[in-house]
Amino acid sequence: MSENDARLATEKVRQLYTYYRYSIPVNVAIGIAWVIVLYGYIPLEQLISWFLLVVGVVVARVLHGRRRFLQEFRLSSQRLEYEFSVGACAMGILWGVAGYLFVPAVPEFYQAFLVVTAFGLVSGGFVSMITSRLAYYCFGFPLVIPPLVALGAGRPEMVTPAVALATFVCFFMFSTYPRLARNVEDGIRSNIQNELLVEELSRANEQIIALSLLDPLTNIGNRRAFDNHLDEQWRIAARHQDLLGMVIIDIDFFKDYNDNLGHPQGDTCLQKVAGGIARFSRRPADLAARYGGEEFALLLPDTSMEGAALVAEELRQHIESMAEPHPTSKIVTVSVGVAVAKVNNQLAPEKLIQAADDALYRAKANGRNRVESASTLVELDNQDERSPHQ
Ligand SMILES: Nc1nc2c(ncn2[C@@H]2O[C@H](COP(=O)(O)OP(=O)(O)OP(=O)(O)O)[C@@H](O)[C@H]2O)c(=O)[nH]1
Repeated sequence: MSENDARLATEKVRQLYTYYRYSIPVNVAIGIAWVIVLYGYIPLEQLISWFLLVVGVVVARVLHGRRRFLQEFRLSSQRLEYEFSVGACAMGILWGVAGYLFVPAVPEFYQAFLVVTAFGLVSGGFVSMITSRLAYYCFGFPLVIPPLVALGAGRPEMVTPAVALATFVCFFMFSTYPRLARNVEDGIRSNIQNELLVEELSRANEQIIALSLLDPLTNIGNRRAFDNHLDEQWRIAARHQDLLGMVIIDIDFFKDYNDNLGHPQGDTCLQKVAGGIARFSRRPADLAARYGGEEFALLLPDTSMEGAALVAEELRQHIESMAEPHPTSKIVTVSVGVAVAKVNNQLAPEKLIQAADDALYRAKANGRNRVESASTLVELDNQDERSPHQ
């Protein structure tokens, strides 16, 4: 069974159980009407027993339906359809047997009333059970045939109308049911198609968003991903004036690398270095991203100056230990700048970036392949005029 067919079967069964609810008041109301009409013609205890049986089956079916809903329809749709049909059949038999027994006992006007209301029940069943042929036939036939048999039994003048009515009911059920059921099924099918399309679309949308945040060359986050993450983590840190660390990493003498080995080789080198840096995004809130060109950034939320400097030094050593050959400086190395902010609503994230950038500049100026950290925490000072970060 394809996924579509399985969904169709489940939806049909779900509708079956859902719409049954609406037939409950109708069953009880017609039951009461029968008791009133038949009062005086049928022994009261018989009438009450029959009515209580109807109510009992109604309640049992309601409880059964609720139980299945609570279990979120974990059984197969075929099993659920069978279970529903057993309940529908019990209902049909109760009404049918009552019709068979009660019709001969009442005057003709009341006989017509009983037959008409029985047909009313069948048309109600037609609407509520349109998604299951089995349930509908199990309900309909036991309900209408017995009163018609009782109508014609022993009265030759009633045989023709009873047979005509029975023929009409059978014709109605066999001819109309499949066509209308197909229409309903088509409706469900197109709803399912729409749901699938919406699911597919939102999946594609998620993929597009994920791709828009990925650097295609190195497969780690791009500048947009970094900016988004910085913004988000800044808001989080601002709530409790937490620390937020930033590490900027720049490959040393990368121009020489490109000039000597060519751009494609340079791209491969960028990929290797990015892989090495990504290992240091260890906590769930950390993020490694390509900041631009041969520059990378590592965001370390809730990290002290000592902690961020330690990660940066480990990162530098790791890139060094990869021992990627460099045409002019033996191996590929990186210079690293570290800064940590004590985040505040009035403080701009650009100050943290600037401080990390300044530290990186010093690392380059002091001979490269080294880590330099900002001398103090980036904090709010009197010149900060930034409007509150929402
Ligand atoms: N292959 C490749 N090279 C890139 C890419 N993006 C930037 N670059 C190169 O990275 C080099 C950066 O050179 P510079 O800014 O002079 O820095 P550097 O040579 O690393 O020198 P220092 O940073 O001072 O050690 C340039 O040659 C850029 O063309 C890229 O996507 N692929």
